[in-house]
Amino acid sequence: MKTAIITFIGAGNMASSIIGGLLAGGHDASCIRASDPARENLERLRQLGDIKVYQDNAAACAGADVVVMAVKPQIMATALASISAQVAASGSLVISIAAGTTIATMQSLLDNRAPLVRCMPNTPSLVGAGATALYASPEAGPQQRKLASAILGAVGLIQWVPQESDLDAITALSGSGPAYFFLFMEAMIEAACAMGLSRDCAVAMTRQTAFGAARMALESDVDLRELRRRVTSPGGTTERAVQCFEHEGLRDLVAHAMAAARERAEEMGAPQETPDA
Ligand SMILES: NC(=O)C1=CN([C@@H]2O[C@H](COP(=O)(O)OP(=O)(O)OC[C@H]3O[C@@H](n4cnc5c(N)ncnc54)[C@H](OP(=O)(O)O)[C@@H]3O)[C@@H](O)[C@H]2O)C=CC1
Ligand SMILES: O=C(O)[C@@H]1CCC=N1
Repeated sequence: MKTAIITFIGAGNMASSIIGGLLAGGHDASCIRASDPARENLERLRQLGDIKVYQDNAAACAGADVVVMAVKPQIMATALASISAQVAASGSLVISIAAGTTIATMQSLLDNRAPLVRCMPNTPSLVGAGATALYASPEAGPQQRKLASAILGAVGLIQWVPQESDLDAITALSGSGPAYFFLFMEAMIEAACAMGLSRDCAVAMTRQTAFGAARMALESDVDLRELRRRVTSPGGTTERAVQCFEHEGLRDLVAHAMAAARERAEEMGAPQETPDA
């Protein structure tokens, strides 16, 4: 597996996160390729390791075991058109990380019943702490599912989901999720600064608190509610703050925001036109 030839189409944030994780996990750098029209994006990726870079998508796919589509959903049609012949010739497994874009859409753009894996990772893959959900087209066999598991499993937790539509909910949960936590942390830092703490102090204490809470959530043998109860002394400060969150509708707000994210993923899954050759 560590010598499988893996080509990334698109050298942006997510390609960088997954490649960083693969390299940290010992994947042979010379077997990792990335293709992107922008030379500066490729140069940024080369700072992660001695990977091969291309500005020609088809050339990057020659002989690849796996092609990871890491472009924005809006340009998926153009990007798939640029590699379809090469992918068919090499028999590569195509894995898409794009939000929304469905397997049916990708198969129609590849112009065959290609085996495909659609997945939804997240940016913590960069530090080996990703959470990725995967769904395979019926054409993908056990070996191809195993390969996809190995690649995304190298950068964090993986979870196969039983139906493709689950990926839209996963996008709203763990795909976008890191941004929700960062936003909450930003808000805590702003509030702490408004209370007179220095920014450096507020940032350091907020980061460590988030890290500590996440570690406890992962490692403790009790559930989140019990962990929260243990912080909340009766009649104390946490109780006052939590009452404020509950009375002002935090849960409804979170549900509303996640529904909006899922709806956007569904919109992005609407069929795309095949670009003119
Ligand atoms: N960011 C995230 O947290 C997550 C993103 N995703 C999905 O990952 C995908 C990529 O997102 P992200 O990495 O954030 O986006 P980025 O914009 O950072 O990366 C996309 C890259 O593709 C390049 N590109 C544009 N056109 C082409 C082309 N024709 N061929 C090859 N490369 C091209 C872009 O270049 P240029 O910038 O010059 O246009 C850019 O470098 C999206 O589909 C998104 O839905 C999934 C999970 C989480
Ligand atoms: O915001 C987006 O559309 C992508 C998908 C999940 C995270 N980032």
